Amino acid sequence: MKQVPIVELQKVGVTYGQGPDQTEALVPTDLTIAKGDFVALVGPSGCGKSTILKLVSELLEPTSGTILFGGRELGAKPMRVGMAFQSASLLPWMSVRENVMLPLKIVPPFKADFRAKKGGEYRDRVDDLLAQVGLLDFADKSPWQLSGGMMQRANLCRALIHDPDLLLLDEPFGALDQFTREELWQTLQALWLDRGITVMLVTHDLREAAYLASRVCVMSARPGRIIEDRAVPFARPRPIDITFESDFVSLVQDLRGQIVHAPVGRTEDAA
Ligand SMILES: Nc1ncnc2c1ncn2[C@@H]1O[C@H](COP(=O)(O)OP(=O)(O)OP(=O)(O)O)[C@@H](O)[C@H]1O
Repeated sequence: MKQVPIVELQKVGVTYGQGPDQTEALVPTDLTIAKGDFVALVGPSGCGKSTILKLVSELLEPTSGTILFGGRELGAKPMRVGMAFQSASLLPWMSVRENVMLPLKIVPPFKADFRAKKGGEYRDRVDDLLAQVGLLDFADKSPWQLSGGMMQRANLCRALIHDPDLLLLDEPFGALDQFTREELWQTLQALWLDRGITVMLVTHDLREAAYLASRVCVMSARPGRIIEDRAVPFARPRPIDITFESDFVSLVQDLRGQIVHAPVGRTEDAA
């Protein structure tokens, strides 16, 4: 039986603003995300990558076209989304454990029985996840006592603790140095392999996209649309050394070429 996609954009277009101030961000574009996918969105600055994340997280309604969640338009059962951005934005007055536990306090169905479980089961759940990313010894620390890489590990944990249907990542490692960034890639890959999560990653780092994703979607210049949906063939788990191999380097160069020469989104403009 064919699996119903988690999210499907059908000819979705977005124009911000009205009248002379309007900005056409996306021209009608299609995108399908299946359960367990790891999709990276790449493209020139301002092409509409974050706009697509806002659409699938239901923070923004499309100007045209349809978005299906689990095969339905705005289904009766809302999709559970986890998000992480470049700035970890952990709450400074809470410990790392309390920060990670936060979604369980506010997101249904966990919210309802949080009180009953908060001393036991939920704490174990948080500590298991912190252990998986190597942060358990820092669970009682304050965010300001962590390095940048540790903060992003905690940020990933907070985005995942409520078992989201879809994990949305917008440049989550953009502010980290290269070594720390590569460590985080391996952590995220391990979480993806272990938990079978579905991920959409927006990144400017093409090595990051090629290392982490199962599909890389390349966007045209604004107004954006997806001009290529490329499967990444490398077996998992991917060691970091794969990034020096010729097939990997060729893929990254190819993606770079497509972005540098990316046409504008409207096909009549591109012709
Ligand atoms: N709320 C808004 N109001 C008006 N224009 C907007 C708004 N949000 C985004 N835009 C415009 O829509 C276009 C797409 O923006 P978006 O942030 O989705 O691009 P992006 O590909 O994520 O950019 P970057 O790679 O630089 O982060 C840009 O031209 C941007 O200026």
